[in-house]
Amino acid sequence: MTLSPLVRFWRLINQYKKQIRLIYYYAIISGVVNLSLPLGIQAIINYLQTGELTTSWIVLVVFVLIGIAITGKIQINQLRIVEDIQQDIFAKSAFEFAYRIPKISRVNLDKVHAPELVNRFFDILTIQKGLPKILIDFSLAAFQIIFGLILLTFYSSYFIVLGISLFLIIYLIFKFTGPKGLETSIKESKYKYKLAHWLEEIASNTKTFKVLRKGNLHLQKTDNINLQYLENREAHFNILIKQFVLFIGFKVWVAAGLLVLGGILVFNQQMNIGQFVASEIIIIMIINSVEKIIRIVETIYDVLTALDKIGHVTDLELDKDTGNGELKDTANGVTIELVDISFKYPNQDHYVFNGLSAKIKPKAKVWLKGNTGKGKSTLLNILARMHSPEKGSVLINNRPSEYYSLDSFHEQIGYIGPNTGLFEGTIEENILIDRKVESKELDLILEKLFLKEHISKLKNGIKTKVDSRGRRMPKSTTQKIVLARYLVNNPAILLLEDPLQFIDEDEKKAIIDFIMDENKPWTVIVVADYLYWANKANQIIKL
Ligand SMILES: Nc1ncnc2c1ncn2[C@@H]1O[C@H](COP(=O)(O)OP(=O)(O)OP(=O)(O)O)[C@@H](O)[C@H]1O
Repeated sequence: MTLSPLVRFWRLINQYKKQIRLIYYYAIISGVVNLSLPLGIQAIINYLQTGELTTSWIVLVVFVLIGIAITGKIQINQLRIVEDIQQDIFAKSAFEFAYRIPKISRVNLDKVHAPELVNRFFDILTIQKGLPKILIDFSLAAFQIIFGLILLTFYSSYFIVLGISLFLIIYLIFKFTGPKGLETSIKESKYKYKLAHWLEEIASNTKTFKVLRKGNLHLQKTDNINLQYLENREAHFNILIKQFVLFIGFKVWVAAGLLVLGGILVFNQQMNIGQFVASEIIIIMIINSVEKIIRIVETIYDVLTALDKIGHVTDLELDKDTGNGELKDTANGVTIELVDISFKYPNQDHYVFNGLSAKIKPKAKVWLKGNTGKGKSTLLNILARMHSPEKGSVLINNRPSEYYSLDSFHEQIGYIGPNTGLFEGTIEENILIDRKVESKELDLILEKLFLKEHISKLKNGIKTKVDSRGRRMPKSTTQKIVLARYLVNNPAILLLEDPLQFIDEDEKKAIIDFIMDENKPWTVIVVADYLYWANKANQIIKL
């Protein structure tokens, strides 16, 4: 279900009800105190007309100055509250992204390019920047208009008619241009993300575009997306201009109405000159506030659009975890049974499997073979519970794998797919991922994977930092570190796809001997072209 940006905004605001209430109280006080300026000036003029420098005059001047100082202090308080909200939104969103991204269900992740999703995080900044304007400036301007109008009605009841027409016009302008403004803003932002994604694609294929520099594909594609972006931005700008023109017309109408009315009232001696000056100041305040609201409208669109964009990430369905069983006591291995499994990808017509069955004994070492496209990777994904079969089930120790909670199940799985790599951090972090492992055990694995000597030669040993995806590291070392990650905790099931491709022959054979050792408690299901795996396997499954 996709929520409307307004609902999202409402939900966001709801989290900070208390703070926002306080901001509004301050805005109300500010709105009232601000009126001390025109009222004070009205009285000052009246005193000045008498031509005497009286104590009352001095008291009034002080009164006006205190009013100005109080509103300043109130603004500082409001800024503090909004700053706290901004910091909170940033921190909460950071955790929401970090928590959710690894848990997004595989079906949803298949549809998107996960690193690209993260670009939407930057829209948090748009929300952060927009909030003070919406919460402080908007509320202050709105209260200023309301109180100004109320005060004007004391001068003459005709001002009531003007006040009501003012609200009606603002409402109509928003009602008729608001939805279109939001729609164009969302479209504009869609192409902004498309462009950022394409630039990231160029960045991750620099070698291709460097070597084939003569072709201009990267520029052509940039140009195409740019054009679409500009087209939609122009459409959005036109709506903003339309709103602006309507607002200006409205401003002229209000100014004319208020000024003419004020003049007539003075001529008819229903108002003295002090009251006239005061009402003019109030009118200028109202007009300025209307102007402020016009300018904030653009920010409102930006914030609503940002919420919509972030929603694209936070709405993605997470892995379903209904089981609460624990997969434990695996020292003697686990049994795996595929029972009549059927599976097809959501966007495909054909079944990858239709009634696949197989039995795998505890501690089995299985070589999974099949021509390209037969579903080897898909089967490993199903076994790792990243995909769920449409029909049939996978039994682990005679229970459907969904019986086990995902946490407990994944603790017992070592899964290496084609994209499993390193993240930016130390070698230790990349291997342990926050798990506690006895140093003896870690040492043994490092030794078996021919990593121990290599690591000991590094200046910072296992604390050495590696780049994202092991950029400046030999591919063989990267593969060994990844493998170490999944061997250190003695998992019950190892699901491996080409895990040793880049490792030298001698080392590769020794590592395969270690992984495929029949005495090891783990079950191995491996997909790899290198035939030594097959030689060491005690079961072959052909798809
Ligand atoms: N995420 C996906 N969405 C849609 N179809 C997919 C997806 N992943 C794989 N497929 C399709 O499912 C079928 C099985 O793919 P899979 O990658 O599991 O086969 P494979 O035996 O591992 O192939 P290869 O040996 O080439 O890696 C193929 O037809 C493939 O195009």
